[in-house]
Parts: sequence; structure tokens; C-alpha cells
Amino acid sequence: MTLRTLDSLGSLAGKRVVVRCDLNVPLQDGKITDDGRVRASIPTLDALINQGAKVVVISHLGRPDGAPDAKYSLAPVAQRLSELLGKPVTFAQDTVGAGAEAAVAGLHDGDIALLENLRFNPGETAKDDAEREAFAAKLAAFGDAFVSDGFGVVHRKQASVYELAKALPSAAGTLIATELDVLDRLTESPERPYAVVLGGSKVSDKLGVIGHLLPRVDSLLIGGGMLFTFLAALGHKVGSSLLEADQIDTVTGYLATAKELGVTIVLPRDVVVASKFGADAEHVVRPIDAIEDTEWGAAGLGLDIGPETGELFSEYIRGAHTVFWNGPMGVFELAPFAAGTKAIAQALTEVDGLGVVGGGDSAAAVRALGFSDDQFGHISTGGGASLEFLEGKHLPGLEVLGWQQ
Ligand SMILES: Nc1ncnc2c1ncn2[C@@H]1O[C@H](COP(=O)(O)OP(=O)(O)OP(=O)(O)O)[C@@H](O)[C@H]1O
Ligand SMILES: O=C(O)[C@H](O)COP(=O)(O)O
Repeated sequence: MTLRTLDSLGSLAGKRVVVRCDLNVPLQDGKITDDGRVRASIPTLDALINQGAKVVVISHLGRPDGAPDAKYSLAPVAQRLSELLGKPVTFAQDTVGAGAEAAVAGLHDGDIALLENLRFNPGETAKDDAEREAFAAKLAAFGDAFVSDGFGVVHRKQASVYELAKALPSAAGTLIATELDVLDRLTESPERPYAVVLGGSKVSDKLGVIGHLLPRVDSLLIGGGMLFTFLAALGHKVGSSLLEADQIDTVTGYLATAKELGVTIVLPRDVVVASKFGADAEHVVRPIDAIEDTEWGAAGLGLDIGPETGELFSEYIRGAHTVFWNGPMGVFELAPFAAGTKAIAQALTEVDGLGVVGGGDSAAAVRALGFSDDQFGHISTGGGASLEFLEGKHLPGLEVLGWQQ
């Protein structure tokens, strides 16, 4: 079966259409610092509005604990959505309560509403199937059809991604269709050499994909928060850097597998060690075997790859014909720790072939560092989702829409 696309739903004029977007944008002091995911959701929403549908948008933001939490409110996103669409967006203060019911009931043809953060409700991410189904049923009551367009969450078996698609006539929106077109080129005979660059802070999520990626790539470059688990596996001390101590054995296994497969795992040679986590931290560059060899000792923490590593990684990237990069190389949000990410972004713009950036924070990073979207082959809205796609995993949010890899 192939992906069911929007046209499979027939005419949606006058119908209530629930649309799952991934509007999980980075926020600072309540302000959106990168609106890429909001922009990416516009084509589908515009198409539905233009058809005269009554559009009910749903999304998560961050990882709240199944209860309302003001700092994860989608209110700033409603405002940005309205600016980008050039029309009012009704914002409901809850997801399935009286506020949402009133917002949906008040929609006329061609109107649009955004409901509050899905993850303010325990049913969205519940482990128990019945709990997720019950929450999906409440969401389904708001629509005659469901459009799934949050590519960044298709790897999550969550109520609004999976169960809701079963509860209503459903199809993929144009963002998902576009993402799959490009990412398919990375799985179906990518031009060699093929390099994958991994970083970021969702270390346990991303370490898990490495085992499946190894047989598919020629080189794997490791930066960001996960590099310290690799350094620890090689016996280095990593101070107070991000570390998944319980993953050290797994990582040791990856290093051995890579050797057997003839895949190069490229690890940093130097890192930027800081006195603390903050823009005003003191910091020095240290070789990887001397991270604790600073005046801060074991309290020092690695917040970026060093300049020698930036050059080494850039050489690998420029030498490849296909490159996928997910996860910033350092804490790019703080100016002293942005250089590694900038070096890698620059190299990616110089790839002779297809260079893809994946992930909400990675996309935000390249834009914040002054690059424009058209300098890259593709900027995917999915971080974990695109990685799991590339490793060939069955993604619940795609399979439920008819997609088979
Ligand atoms: N050495 C480090 N220590 C701590 N945090 C780091 C380090 N290197 C990178 N980060 C952080 O990683 C975060 C991004 O990681 P994440 O894994 O979420 O990226 P992403 O996959 O692009 O985003 P998403 O998962 O939202 O799509 C950034 O906020 C950055 O500050
Ligand atoms: O940022 C992402 O990768 C997506 O929005 C999914 O978020 P999650 O990792 O919290 O499920």
C-alpha cells in the first residue's frame, strides 16, 4: 500500500478536518526563536482553508507531564500561525474540554482553530492502548476527517498520531508527502560515500538508531551531547558533560560492529570545556583525553566540539556525496559554543551531492547561525523521526496512513 494523500479524502468543503501538525518550536521567554515548523505546516492548512474546510489544528509542544503547564502553551504559536496564514486563528485554552468544543463549534467554512497542547492530557502519550484510544476518540469527535501532517512525530505511537488516524477517514498532508520524497532518496541507493552526522541532546533516543544505521553508511560522525558516551566507552574521563553511563556497553558494541563492517566512526579530537552551563562560562579547548585537565577538574563540562574536530568533520562532509545531519554539535544557543555547529553547517552547504539537515533544533541552529534554507539540499522538520526513517524502522504514524517501506 502507498501513502494515502489528501485527494484520497475527496472534497472536504464544509467538513470539519482535524490536522495533526508538529508545531513543537523552540521558545525563549515565551517567544518563538525559529518558526520553521509553523511555516512548514502552512501549505496543507492553506489547501484545506481554500477548499472551505473547517480546520482544527492539533499539536504538542515540548514534553510536559500530561497536565497543563503554562510554559508549554501553544498560545504564541497560534499568533504566529495567524500571521503566516493572514487570517484569524481561534485559540482554544484546552484540548478536549469546553474551550475546545466551543472553538470547534464556532468554525465556519474556511475558518481555522488551534487547540491547546495535546500533551497536557495524559491520554496522548499513555502506554496503555485503551487510554490512548479513549483520548483519540475525544479528538475524533471534533472532525469528519483527519489529516496527519506532523512529520516530526510519525515515529511516536501516540493518540493523535496513531489511534486518531484509525478513528476517522485519514490521509497524509503535503508536508509528510514532501519529506518522504526526499528521505526516500537517502534510503534507496544513496550516492556514495554516505556520511551521517549525529549530535544533539536527546542522547538515549539517538544512540538507539546507530546500530541500524551502521550497515547503511560509510562514515558516522559523532558530536553534540552523545560524543561523551563514546569517549567514556574509550576510557576517557568526561567531567560533568552529558553522559548515558548505562549505554557505555552498547556504544562499545557499536565501535566493534563498525570495525567489522568497515564503517568509519569519526570521533572528536578536541572539545570546548566550560566552567558551567551558561553564556558567561569560562571555557577552554582541550584534547579528548584531557577534559578534566582544567582548573574546574571533574566539574568542567564539554559544550562544543573543538576547532580541530570541526575541520576533521568538515573534510569528511565535503568528501561525501550524500550527507544527513541531525543534532547540533554543541550548545549553539550560547554564542561561545556555536562554532562547531557553524563549521558543520558550512561544510554541508559545500557538499557535492545531497546534504540534508534534520530536526527542529538542528534547523533552528542553521537559521540562527545565518544560513538560509536554500543553501541545503533539504531541511527536514523531523529529528528523531527522520533518523528512524533512515534506519529503516517501521514508523507507526506512517504505517497507519498506508505507507510501507
Ligand atoms: N555537548 C552538549 N551538551 C548539552 N547539550 C547539547 C550539547 N550539544 C548539543 N546540545 C543541545 O542539543 C539540543 C538539540 O538536540 P536535539 O537532539 O533535540 O536536536 P534535534 O533532533 O535537531 O531536535 P528535535 O529532536 O527537536 O527535532 C540543543 O538545544 C543543544 O543545545
Ligand atoms: O522535536 C521533535 O523531534 C518532535 O516534535 C517530537 O518530539 P518528542 O521527541 O518530544 O516526541
